[in-house]
Amino acid sequence: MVFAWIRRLFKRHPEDSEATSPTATTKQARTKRAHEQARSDEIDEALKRDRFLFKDRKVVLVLGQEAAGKSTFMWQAKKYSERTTGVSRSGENLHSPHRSRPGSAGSAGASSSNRSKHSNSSGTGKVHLSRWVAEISFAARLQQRGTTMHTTLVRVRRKTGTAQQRKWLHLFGCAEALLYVVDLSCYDEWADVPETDETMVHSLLLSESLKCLSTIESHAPRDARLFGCLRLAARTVPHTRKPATSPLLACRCACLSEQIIVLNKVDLFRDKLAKIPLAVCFPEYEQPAGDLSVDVEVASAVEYVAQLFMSQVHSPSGMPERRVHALCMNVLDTGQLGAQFQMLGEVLYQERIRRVLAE
Ligand SMILES: Nc1nc2c(ncn2[C@@H]2O[C@H](COP(=O)(O)OP(=O)(O)OP(=O)(O)O)[C@@H](O)[C@H]2O)c(=O)[nH]1
Repeated sequence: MVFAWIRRLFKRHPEDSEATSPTATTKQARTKRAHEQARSDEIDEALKRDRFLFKDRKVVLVLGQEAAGKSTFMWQAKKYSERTTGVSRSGENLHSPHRSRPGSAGSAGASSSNRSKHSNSSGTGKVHLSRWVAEISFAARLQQRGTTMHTTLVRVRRKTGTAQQRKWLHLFGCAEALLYVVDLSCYDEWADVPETDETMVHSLLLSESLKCLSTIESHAPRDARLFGCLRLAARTVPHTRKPATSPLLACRCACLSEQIIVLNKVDLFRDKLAKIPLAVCFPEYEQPAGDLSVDVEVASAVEYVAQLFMSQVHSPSGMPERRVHALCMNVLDTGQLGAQFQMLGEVLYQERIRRVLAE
């Protein structure tokens, strides 16, 4: 009796009946669609401006799997450039990746408000791309050449959404190089990736990153301006099977002749190798025999992974020969980064010389 009365009470509750009614569902769907449309329109507007600002600019497109360290790499490149040139670009539209980490919510909020404030202009008076794209000016001092190499590193922010990221694709056709960041330490992690619309396949995350790079590579030059997005439905770690969802971005830029593969998180890779040998996940890997030092083991494993990624890069017929370079780093180790950034500057410098000679 009491239960029947309670049930009736809940049934009659006006909010409850509205929430479950079909009209409420339609209303919600309509609001969601309107919100998405508004976002899409906002992005289209931003894109118009970005298209203008991108004209004749020298940019390096930064891509890579989720949490590979793209933002950290760009942040460190920014700091290095500021040291190199002595110019502090306070208004650049890249926020510190460290600030957005859990536990520092206060500073993350401050950072986002600063970002929107500075996304259009900076202390240096330079006009920046929209808030959907992160960009930093990169400058590397080339000691032997007695000159400084300048370019801009760009990446489409993850919050833009995979479908919307495609909209920037045609801008990246003009990039002078592609920089692909790989998280070395994820070699023993697994991902459930969609194989077809309905089926999922359980695959090693590093292999997926490899496949992603090969997707970029395998497209014909006329498809150079297309963007492909692959969403990892779930990322799972063996043993714990803990899911963590996020998108993985891939881009097809077949016209780019310079490709730089950044093998990142070598510090974590080194620690992990002592516990889980690379051959456990990649049985084709032949570990060097004998009683070797940890450094040699790590170098050999890094070399193997570098070869795997570099072998994905092919020169499409009729296109200039594509050059690929691998940089192994720990982007948190500021002490070692100077040499790596100089190497990056040198690669880009040589590419510019080649382009000038080819014209
Ligand atoms: N130990 C170590 N941690 C790193 C390294 N590089 C990046 N990280 C950490 O990895 C995490 C993810 O780095 P992000 O730079 O945010 O990665 P991202 O590729 O920009 O991530 P998304 O925007 O999600 O695609 C951060 O907590 C970084 O501090 C590294 O070389 N070594």
